[in-house]
Amino acid sequence: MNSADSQHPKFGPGDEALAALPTVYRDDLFAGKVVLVSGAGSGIGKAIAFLFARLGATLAICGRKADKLEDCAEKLRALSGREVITYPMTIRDPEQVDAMLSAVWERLGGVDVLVNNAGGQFAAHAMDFNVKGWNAVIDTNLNGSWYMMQGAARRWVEQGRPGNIVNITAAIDRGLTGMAHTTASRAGVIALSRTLAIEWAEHGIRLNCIGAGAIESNGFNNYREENVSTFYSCNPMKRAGDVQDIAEAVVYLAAPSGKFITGEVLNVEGGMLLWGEFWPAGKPDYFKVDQE
Ligand SMILES: CCC/C=C/C(=O)SCCNC(=O)CCNC(=O)[C@H](O)C(C)(C)COP(=O)([O-])OP(=O)([O-])OC[C@H]1O[C@@H](n2cnc3c(N)ncnc32)[C@H](O)[C@@H]1OP(=O)([O-])[O-]
Ligand SMILES: NC(=O)C1=CN([C@@H]2O[C@H](COP(=O)(O)OP(=O)(O)OC[C@H]3O[C@@H](n4cnc5c(N)ncnc54)[C@H](OP(=O)(O)O)[C@@H]3O)[C@@H](O)[C@H]2O)C=CC1
Repeated sequence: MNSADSQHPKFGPGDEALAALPTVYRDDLFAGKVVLVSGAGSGIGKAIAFLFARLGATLAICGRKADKLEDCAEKLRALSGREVITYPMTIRDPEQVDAMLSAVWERLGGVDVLVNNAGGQFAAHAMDFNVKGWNAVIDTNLNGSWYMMQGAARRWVEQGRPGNIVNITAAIDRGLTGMAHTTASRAGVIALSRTLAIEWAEHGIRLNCIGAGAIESNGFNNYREENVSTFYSCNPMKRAGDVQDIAEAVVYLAAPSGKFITGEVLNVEGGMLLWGEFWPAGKPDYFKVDQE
């Protein structure tokens, strides 16, 4: 996405609006802290990076596309006046994850908060998945998040400093039709985080997940137009959330407000887990109720 597009995205706020979104947090909350956000070149990850920058943090951001990252970094530098490191890489490759983490640790002396936001899926009915597609989603969301978590934790333990991880997952407790692969991968991340919250507590490492519902972002471009409408009616609030809903939830968990919270899932989904229909791959005939 070039900078003109990032001012006027089809879904979600442009960069200028993003930088000015209201926040409940005080502007020095993360002063002196370093935050690493994956997938920060767009959408939710960019909003998370913007909010941490506004709260005084130094940012490191990674993702696959260098131009998106650099564009975001430029805005972050303007916003905060601080250094921002960009590192193009894929979280699917453990060697690239390791090289990125080493570079960030070397340049910034360490990281206080890791936000595992990079990820995604395509919408399709499970019967239609092929092996490559299944593996792409599991490898990105589950394996990629794991490489990041283990790499950060090892460095924190080596340095003898505490750590904090927030994983962006999805609101999966009722299942998500058209996204079976993602539910499997996100359930894996949630279960992993619960276990690691126990294993790594002795090192002062907290891990939590956000269970995102439909959040209006750049990511909506990945879906067919006729199915996107379902994202705005899939919960009792009958609207999509905004990227700041997720960014503020991440800050809540990462800041001292979350200091007694670990292994938890904070669902930010407008009540989607209670009521609503979500059909990202279209509504199957079986579920169409005859209205006559
Ligand atoms: C409440 C929850 C709401 C959630 C909303 C959001 O998350 S919004 C955020 C949304 N944002 C995102 O999701 C962004 C990130 N998402 C992505 O990067 C991709 O969706 C990815 C996760 C599959 C990675 O893919 P990649 O880097 O490997 O790229 P690749 O393109 O090469 O795909 C590999 C294989 O996957 C398969 N396949 C792919 N597309 C389709 C399809 N439409 N149909 C069927 N199959 C599909 C296919 O097998 C393909 O191989 P092929 O047949 O082409 O040789
Ligand atoms: N929007 C929503 O309603 C929901 C979103 N989510 C999740 O929230 C996260 C952010 O999504 P959103 O902002 O909406 O959509 P985007 O598509 O804008 O964000 C996905 C980000 O992940 C990065 N990414 C994807 N694959 C990789 C990879 N292999 N290695 C490194 N970076 C990668 C992308 O960057 P690049 O293309 O440069 O690699 C991109 O910046 C995703 O994990 C998404 O699945 C979960 C539930 C709901």
